[in-house]
Amino acid sequence: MSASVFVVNAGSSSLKYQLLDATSGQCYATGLVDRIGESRSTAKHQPTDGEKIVEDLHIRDHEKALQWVMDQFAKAGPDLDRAGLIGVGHRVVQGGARFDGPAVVTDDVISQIDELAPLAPLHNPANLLGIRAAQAAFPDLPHVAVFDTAFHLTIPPAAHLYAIDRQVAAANRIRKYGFHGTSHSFVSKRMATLLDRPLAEVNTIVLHLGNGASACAVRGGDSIETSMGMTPLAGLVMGTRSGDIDAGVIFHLHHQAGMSAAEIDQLLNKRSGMYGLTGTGDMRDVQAAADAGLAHATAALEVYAHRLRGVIGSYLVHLGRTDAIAFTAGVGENSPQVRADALRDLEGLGIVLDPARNEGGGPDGDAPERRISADESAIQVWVVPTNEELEIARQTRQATQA
Ligand SMILES: Nc1ncnc2c1ncn2[C@@H]1O[C@H](COP(=O)(O)OP(=O)(O)O)[C@@H](O)[C@H]1O
Ligand SMILES: CC(=O)OP(=O)(O)O
Ligand SMILES: [Mg+2]
Repeated sequence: MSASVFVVNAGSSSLKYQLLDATSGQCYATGLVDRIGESRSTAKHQPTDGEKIVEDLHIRDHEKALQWVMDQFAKAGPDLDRAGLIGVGHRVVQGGARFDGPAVVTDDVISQIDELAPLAPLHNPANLLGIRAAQAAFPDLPHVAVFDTAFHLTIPPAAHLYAIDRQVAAANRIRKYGFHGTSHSFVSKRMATLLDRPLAEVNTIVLHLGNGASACAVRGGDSIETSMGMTPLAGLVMGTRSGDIDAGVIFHLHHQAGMSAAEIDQLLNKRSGMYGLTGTGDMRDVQAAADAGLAHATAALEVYAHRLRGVIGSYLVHLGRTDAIAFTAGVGENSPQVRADALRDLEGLGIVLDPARNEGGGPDGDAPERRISADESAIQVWVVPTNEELEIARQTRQATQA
């Protein structure tokens, strides 16, 4: 092992981690502590070369969660003292207009992340809990914050300004920030490599379709437009988030239905999207329900695809010339149906899917990374698995060497 990085992705009640080599990408261990602070937490530690450990126990806070993790490394390996650790990388969701790249964590960086918390109340406080707990666990290593928003700071004002009162917007730092930048950056770079062309010459539409979902138009390595906004609630239909809705719906729910701001927040973030339309946010279950003939599941898939097609069409125009469309994350990588629905009948725009390749039956089989467009398609379509942890590890190495 050499140049390994411990990557932390802390949510409000969960902590995911991975130990991996920043150069080769080889993963040595992964794990997750879920339902932190509840009466029963679930904790899993999986060494790549060893037995998985799963325990149900009460874990009070993020610090206790990381203590559990350190105990598992000591018991089940791999040996952290021999891992050649060079740093700890942290996913931080909101870096505002301030952070355009990774930042070595200092007291000043911590206070700036804290100061940005009003722009991401669900995410930044949790990310800080992860940073503090990891600093306690790894006091001698550099810690690096890698921001979801950083990649999108190249988006021009025409795309990042909202058409509202300038002064109100400025006073409240309201603008489009965009998220999933680590994934969009990783996939767009990989796409250029797969096309065997310099990144600066390649224009790609990246479709990151997981529980959270966003699209990004990347011109020559720069994000020029993305579908999430000031918060990760905007844009595409997601597992439990609505994506774009008329802002007037919020006033209607408040004035006519008597819902509070907190209730509307909860509705749009946790009980909308595929979950709101079908009762499940898991795309596999929605597809199974549609296959079983449930009309509302079929309708939900149509809403999902319709929104996606609108964004793809818009980005084809914004890019002017598009070389490739890349599908990534849980749904993008694993659902031939979503990919087919998103790109149906677009021959006139130079986009032709190969049905067998899409289903995993072409010459590359179901290789996780493969071209799924037909040979005659002017715009190539690919499945490109994302690896946010590897990108965070690379940026951590880059920041600690700078
Ligand atoms: N074979 C599959 N077909 C359709 N959807 C899938 C498949 N495998 C995973 N998914 C979906 O991927 C989503 C999770 O994506 P992921 O990128 O892991 O999410 P997260 O945003 O939590 O990182 C879930 O909705 C899940 O249903
Ligand atoms: C920012 C965001 O939406 O992240 P996730 O997809 O992990 O929920
Ligand atoms: Mg994800």
